[in-house]
Amino acid sequence: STDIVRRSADYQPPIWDYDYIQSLRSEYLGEVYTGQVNKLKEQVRMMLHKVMDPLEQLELIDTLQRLGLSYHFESETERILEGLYNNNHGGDLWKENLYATALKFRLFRQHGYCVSEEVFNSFMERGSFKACLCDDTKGMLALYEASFLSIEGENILDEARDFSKKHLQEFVKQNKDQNLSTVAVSHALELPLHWRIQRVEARWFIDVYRSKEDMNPTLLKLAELDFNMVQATHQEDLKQVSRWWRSTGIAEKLSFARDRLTESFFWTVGCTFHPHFGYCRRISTKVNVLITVLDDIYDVYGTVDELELFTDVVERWDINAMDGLPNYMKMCFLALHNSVNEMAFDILKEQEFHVIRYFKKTWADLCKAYLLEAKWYHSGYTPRLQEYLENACFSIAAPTILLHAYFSYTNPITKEALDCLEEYPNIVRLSSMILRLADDLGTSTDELKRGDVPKSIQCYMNETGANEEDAREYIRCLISATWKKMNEERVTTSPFSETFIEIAFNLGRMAQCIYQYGDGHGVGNHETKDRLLSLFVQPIP
Ligand SMILES: CC1(C)[C@@H]2CC[C@@]1(C)[C@@H](OP(=O)([O-])OP(=O)([O-])[O-])C2
Ligand SMILES: [Mg+2]
Ligand SMILES: [Mg+2]
Ligand SMILES: [Mg+2]
Ligand SMILES: [Mg+2]
Ligand SMILES: [Mg+2]
Repeated sequence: STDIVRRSADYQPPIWDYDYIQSLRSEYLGEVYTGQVNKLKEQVRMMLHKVMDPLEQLELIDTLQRLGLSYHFESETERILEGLYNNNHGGDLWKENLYATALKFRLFRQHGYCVSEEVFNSFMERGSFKACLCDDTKGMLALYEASFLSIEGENILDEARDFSKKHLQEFVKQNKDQNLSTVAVSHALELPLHWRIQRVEARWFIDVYRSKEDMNPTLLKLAELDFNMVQATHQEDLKQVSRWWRSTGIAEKLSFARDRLTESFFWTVGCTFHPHFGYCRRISTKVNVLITVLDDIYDVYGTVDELELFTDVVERWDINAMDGLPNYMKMCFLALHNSVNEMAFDILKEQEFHVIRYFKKTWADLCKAYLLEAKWYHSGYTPRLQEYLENACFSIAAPTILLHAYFSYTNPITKEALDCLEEYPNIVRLSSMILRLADDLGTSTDELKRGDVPKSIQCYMNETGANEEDAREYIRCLISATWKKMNEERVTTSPFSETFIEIAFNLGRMAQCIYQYGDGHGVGNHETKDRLLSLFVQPIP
C-alpha cells in the first residue's frame, strides 16, 4: 500500500515518568495527624460561633475560602450568611464602606443569595463611581473581585470592573516595590478570584497569609496541615490511576500522541479536590488521558479514511466491528471500550442503572465532532466563527468529561438529570465554551504550525479581517461574556446538584489556569510543572 505520510506534533515525553510518580510518599497519609487537625477544626468552629461583628464574620468566611478550608465549615458559613442576609438584606449597612459592601456582595452571590448591583449606588454619582474612591485600594480590589459575579446586563458592575481595573493597574504602576498589597493586586489583575481554582489559590494564599499582620495562627496551622493531608490522598489517587495507564500500554504503542497522565489528573483535582472524591478523580483522569490520545489521532496522525472507520466503530460501540481498523486504532478503541464498560459496570453494580447508551452517545458525538474538524482541515475549509464554535464545544470534550464526572460521584443517579444531560444543558454548553476558547488561546499557535483545523481566533480573523491581536482580545471578551451567562446558571433551578454546577464551573477555571501561560497541558511549561510540584509533591513545610 502507498506509505501514508503522517504528520507529527513532536510532543515531548511526560514531565514525570512512571517510577517517579510511584515513588511519591507523604508523612501526612492516614490517621497520624487526624487528632491535631480535629482539634484545630474545633477551635475554628468556636471562632465562627463567637465572631459577632458582621464585617469580621465576612472576612473570616472569605479567609477560610482562600485558605482552601471552607469545605470543612459549610454549615457554619451558611448559618452566618443566612443571618446577615435576613437582617440587613440589601440594606444600607456600610453605606460609606466600599470594601465591606463589595465583600458582602461577592460572598452573597458566590453562595447563591440574590443581591442587587444597586448596593453600589451610594458610591456613584451621575452614573460613575466617585473619583475619590480610587485612593481606597482595599475597596477597589474588593469591587474588582465582586464585579466578576455579574450576569448579563448589569451595567453598574461593568462600570465597577472598568473603574477598579483602571485604578488598580495605576496602583501597581505607582508602587513598584513588592509589598503585600501590590502582590495581592497584581495577582487579582492576572486572574480574578472568581475565575481561579480553589486548590491552586489556597497554595498561593497560605504563603501570603503567613506574612499578613492580622494572620491568625490557628487558621494558618489548620490550612497547612489540611493542605498536606489532602495532598497525601491526591498522591494515592495519582499513583493508582498511573498504574492503570501503564497497564494499558497506550503511551508506548501510540507514541505519536501526548502522554499526559499527571496533567490529566491535575484537571480533575481542579474540578473537585475534596478527599472523598477520589473515585471521581480517577475516572475523570482516565477520560482525560484517553481524550488526549484520541484528540491527537484525529488532529495529527489518522488519515481521513481511517478516522471515518474509527468514528463508525465508536458509534456502533461494537468490538466485532473493529477488524477493519489499523492496529493503533484497535489499541485505542479497545482501551476506550474496556475502560468505559468498566465504569458502566461499576454503576450497574452500585445503582442497578444501565448507562452504556449514555456513554456510547457522548463518545460518538465527540468522535463525530473530531471527524468534522479533520474533514475541514483536510479540505482547507475555514468555517465562520459561529459554525466553528457550534462544533468545537463538542470537540473540546467538556460534555464527555462532565457526563463521566456526573456518573462517577452521583448516587442516586436520576433519570431527570440524565435526560437533561443528554440534551447538553446550558451549564454544560457554557463550561464547554470557556474551555474551548481558553484552549484555543493557549494551543492554537502550535496547532496551526503543525497543521490543524482553523481555531476560533483564525475563524474570527478570516470572517472579519481583524489581526491576531484584536482577534485574541475578542476571544477574551467572549470568555468574559460567557462567564456572565455561567453566573446566571448558578442561581437558576436545575436538576443538578450544587456539586455538579461547581465541577462545571471548575472545568472552565481549570482551562484558564492550565493555559494562563501558554499550553500547560501539551507543552508542560515550567509554571505548570511548578504547580504540579506544589500540589502533588512538596508538602508545606
Ligand atoms: C483535556 C483537553 C481539554 C482535551 C484533550 C487534551 C486537552 C488539553 C485538549 O487538547 P487540544 O489538542 O488543545 O484540543 P483541540 O484544540 O485539538 O480540540 C482537548
Ligand atoms: Mg472562589
Ligand atoms: Mg508519547
Ligand atoms: Mg488537538
Ligand atoms: Mg482536536
Ligand atoms: Mg487546542
